[in-house]
Amino acid sequence: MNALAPQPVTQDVFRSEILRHLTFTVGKDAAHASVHDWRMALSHALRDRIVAPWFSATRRTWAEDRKRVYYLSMEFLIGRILEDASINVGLREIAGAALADLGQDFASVAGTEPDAALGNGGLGRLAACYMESMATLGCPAYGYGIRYEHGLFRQEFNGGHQVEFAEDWLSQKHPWEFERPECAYDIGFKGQVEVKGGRSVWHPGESVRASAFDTPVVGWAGRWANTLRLWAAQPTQHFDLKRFNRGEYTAAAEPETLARTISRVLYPEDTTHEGKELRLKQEFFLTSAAIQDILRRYLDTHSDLRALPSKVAIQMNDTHPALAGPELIRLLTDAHGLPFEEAIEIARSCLGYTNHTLLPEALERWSTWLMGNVLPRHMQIIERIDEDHLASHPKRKHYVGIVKHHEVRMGELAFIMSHRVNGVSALHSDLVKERLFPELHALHPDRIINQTNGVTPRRWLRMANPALSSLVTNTIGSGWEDHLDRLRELEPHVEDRGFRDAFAAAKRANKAATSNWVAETTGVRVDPGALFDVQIKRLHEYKRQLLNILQTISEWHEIRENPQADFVPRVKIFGGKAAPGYVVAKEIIHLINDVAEVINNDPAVGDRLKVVYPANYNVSMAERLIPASDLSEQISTAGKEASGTGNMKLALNGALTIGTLDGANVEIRDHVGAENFFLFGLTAHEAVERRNDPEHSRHAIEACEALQVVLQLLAEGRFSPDQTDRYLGIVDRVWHHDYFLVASDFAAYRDAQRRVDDAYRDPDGWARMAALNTARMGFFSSDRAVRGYMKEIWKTTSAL
Ligand SMILES: CCc1ccc([C@H](C)CC(=O)N[C@@H]2O[C@H](CO)[C@@H](O)[C@H](O)[C@H]2O)cc1
Repeated sequence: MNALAPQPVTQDVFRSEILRHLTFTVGKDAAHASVHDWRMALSHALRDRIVAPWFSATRRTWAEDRKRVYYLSMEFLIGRILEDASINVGLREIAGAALADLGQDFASVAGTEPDAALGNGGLGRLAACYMESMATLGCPAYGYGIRYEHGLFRQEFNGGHQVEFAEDWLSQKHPWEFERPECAYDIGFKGQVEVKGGRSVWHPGESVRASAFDTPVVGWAGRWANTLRLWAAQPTQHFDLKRFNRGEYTAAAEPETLARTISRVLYPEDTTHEGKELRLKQEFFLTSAAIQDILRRYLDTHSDLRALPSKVAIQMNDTHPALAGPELIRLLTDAHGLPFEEAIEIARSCLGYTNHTLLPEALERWSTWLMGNVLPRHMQIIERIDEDHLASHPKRKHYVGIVKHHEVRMGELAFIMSHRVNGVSALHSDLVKERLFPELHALHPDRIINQTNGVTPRRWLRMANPALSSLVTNTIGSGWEDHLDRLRELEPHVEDRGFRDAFAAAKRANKAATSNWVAETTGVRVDPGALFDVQIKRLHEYKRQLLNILQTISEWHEIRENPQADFVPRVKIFGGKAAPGYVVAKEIIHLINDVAEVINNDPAVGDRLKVVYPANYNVSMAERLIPASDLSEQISTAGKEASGTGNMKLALNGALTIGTLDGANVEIRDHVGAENFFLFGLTAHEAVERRNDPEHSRHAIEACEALQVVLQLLAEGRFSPDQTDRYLGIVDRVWHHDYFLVASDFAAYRDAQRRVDDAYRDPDGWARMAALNTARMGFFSSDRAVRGYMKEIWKTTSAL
């Protein structure tokens, strides 16, 4: 009798398990338990149900000596775990009923869980979706990351300004992790390298201990579970009691404080490489702990390191873990005595590198001074890798090295150290070849491939949108959750008026619920019948929230000029954080809030136009807003958004996209049909062309009276009566420094919004287009994406 095999779950059984944990794990009497206590008890009861698939997955992987995937990422934007886990183990309904029996409401209990906000945006959330898909597909895998004490900052608005506060997810006990103190590694920094007996020996000047915390990641239907191993930094030497007794309290605690700094906080930048020493230390901390753990696990049952690539696939989530190459070579040569030539081949065959951005300011380049100082041995190895690569390509025409101008270019290092490099959408992968690594692509023409991003349909449809999920299941049966292509079976039903009405009703119900939430959180009353026009993503000039708010001002002006006209009522919903140091992005946030203030209090406009910007956009807020969205704003300057994943989540939930031919918008439009997508704007290549005209923005402004009016209103302080010159900077940038082509795309965007209005005037026609979007989004499941990685990069197969 397998003790682990959980007894069949009935409501009664599960209720008693919750009560047992409340009593014995939380130590609370039901009569005095807080909603937080109930969450702890429920979390533990659910976690118990994940241990069995977790253990059997681990045992099978060992027993069958299966190849493992290691996903190295500085970010995992997980969000809340409780409800997602309950759905994946098939206990969502039973948990809800059992809690109700105990006088508790599932939503309010689950709603007390803090988001695990261990990421900035797209890259971090993709890592979380991929972890869940790898478990759903039965792909043996580990995620390696950092257990930041403080995730992405909490955003508040003060007078329309973004203000940041430390996020504190660990201030409450985190029920989903298992501490693994026995799994710890020393991570060295600085010091010297000595050559002894022909071998290099690194003597670090300082070190910290990386200690593991494991979180099980269970897949759909609880068939398999993988491990997310997050490293926490701890001091290597213990608390200095002598100093403490000498009254040197802070000095005594210093080693602890210093060590913990490494995993204290997530860097909130998502597009600018700061080049800070602490960030480099964080990246090496993660990478070295991961590589040491990978080699330890391999050598537990294997002796020949030459066969490592047959059992180990390591994916680098952007360049942030790119030291994985040099660190693997260091351990294979310095610790295990392999010759450099063999070590580099073994490493390359294990490693894959995913690029997520073309923005020059986001590409990591560390000064050779800093790299040589913090990681002297790795700097040597990087130079050796460079020599080796140059030597193996004598005939090269251009310089294709890693070290240039006293900088270590981490993109080139990751490229040269990987057997596969991929972009995250078809357009982006082409631009990676053309614009980012043209020389290296010429030298290694088959190394760059594409793996278009995807999102998990479990969290982003099944969990976030129960209204639409049950309509889908009632229409085509269940099973679509892990075979998303089956959504295609909805298409014939779209011809049925009843289905379209049911589809629209589900959306309408979500909008009504979200209207109440908007009123509660922002104080702004919105009409659920209005068109919910949503732009939710990090604040960045290339994502062009500015274009959106300028068009909104134009809309407002139109309404005031033609109060009798029949406008389609709209609610403009914004959500997104700016990196704390990103001044221009913060100015745009201030502008959006100032415009909202004027429009929302303008009697001449009333309910015809509202602007809401709830503070602290995060995974949980996305889960609330996406099911209630009618229009998905994907309006980045073409060639700048590598893929986007919000675009996929919104279209999957029946929102129509207004967007440029950028990133994955191109493929979304191909799949849902051009007639079900509101396209506008310059293409990626036209954008480059347009910049060749130094007066491109002045020409565009002079050609568009509506834009002239908007810029005039801004310049005269119409939205900042208390500081009329507040937005002169923005006006000047649109006129003279419009690198992201806001002016050039304004007229086309405005026309596209007109087409949106026209379409929305026909609710049944809109419902048809929206339903066809949902029906045709199967391709954008992260299961399809992960299968691509398994087949074309990791060369692994499912154990299921
Ligand atoms: C060094 C600072 C830093 C930190 C994070 C990043 C990330 C690569 C930024 C990011 O999240 N990129 C987004 O990745 C998503 C997942 O592939 C894509 O869908 C988005 O288009 C891309 O902007 C760049 C630079």
